[in-house]
Amino acid sequence: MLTLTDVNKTFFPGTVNERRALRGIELHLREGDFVTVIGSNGAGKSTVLNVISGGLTPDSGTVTIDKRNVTRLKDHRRAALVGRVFQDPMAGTAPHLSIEENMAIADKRGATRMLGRGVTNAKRRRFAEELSVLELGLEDRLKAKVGLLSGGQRQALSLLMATFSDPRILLLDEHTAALDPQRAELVTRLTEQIVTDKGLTTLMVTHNMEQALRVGNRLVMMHDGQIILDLDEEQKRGKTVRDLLGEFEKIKGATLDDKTLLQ
Ligand SMILES: Nc1ncnc2c1ncn2[C@@H]1O[C@H](COP(=O)(O)OP(=O)(O)OP(=O)(O)O)[C@@H](O)[C@H]1O
Repeated sequence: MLTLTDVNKTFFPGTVNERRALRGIELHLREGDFVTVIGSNGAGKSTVLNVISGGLTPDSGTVTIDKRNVTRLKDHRRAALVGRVFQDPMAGTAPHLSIEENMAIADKRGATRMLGRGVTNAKRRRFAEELSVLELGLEDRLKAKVGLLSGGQRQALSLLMATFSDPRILLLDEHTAALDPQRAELVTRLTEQIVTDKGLTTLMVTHNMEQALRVGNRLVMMHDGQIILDLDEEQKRGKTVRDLLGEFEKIKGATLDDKTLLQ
């Protein structure tokens, strides 16, 4: 349902700052795939997500969603197809608006109507029902300003809002990295629950290799703009972080310590 074919992206070409961020990326996701993406700093993980969301246009290659070539479709025109949660809990929500106003905006994402944050009683009931899934008590705080929520609560809300309009693809860009371990664990659990309940096709970037092994049905490792390892559910079962580092060393002939990937 999502296919990247020979996708290349170079920043500042022909200058001293030239950086080949993506080199011939080939990636095919089946409906309902939940893929975790790991890789060293600067490997190209965020650039892949940006190419899928439409924030960046590749220099060459194609991106198709449901067989539709969206390579040159701008991000706002892809909004109904792609949901995204960023690392920064501040990024996905508007702090000065209430929970229900934020949800009303998310509800209209990708629609042709004007954006609006008007909330009818019927909507309010639906929002409360959706929020109750999070088990954070937010359904009783619909009128609270989002800026007053904790980082974990905001990320949980961002996650819910990103999946509101049933996007074809959900992109998670280190969305638990800025949270303390307990809240990161909570948001990871909610992610698994929402992705499973809605059957969402998902790409999740993480620096946490243990999480990458545990979550989802497939694991992709990137390095220097390329996909260097792609493990299916069976191949990743029983693997440890040490095994992953070993695979990396074998493939790249490089030695790497835990920190490089985990940072
Ligand atoms: N907008 C940009 N302008 C210039 N160079 C960029 C831009 N975005 C990314 N790059 C460069 O492209 C390469 C890949 O970056 P990218 O952010 O995709 O890596 P990443 O795997 O997400 O890294 P990290 O784990 O550090 O976030 C890096 O060398 C980065 O400096």
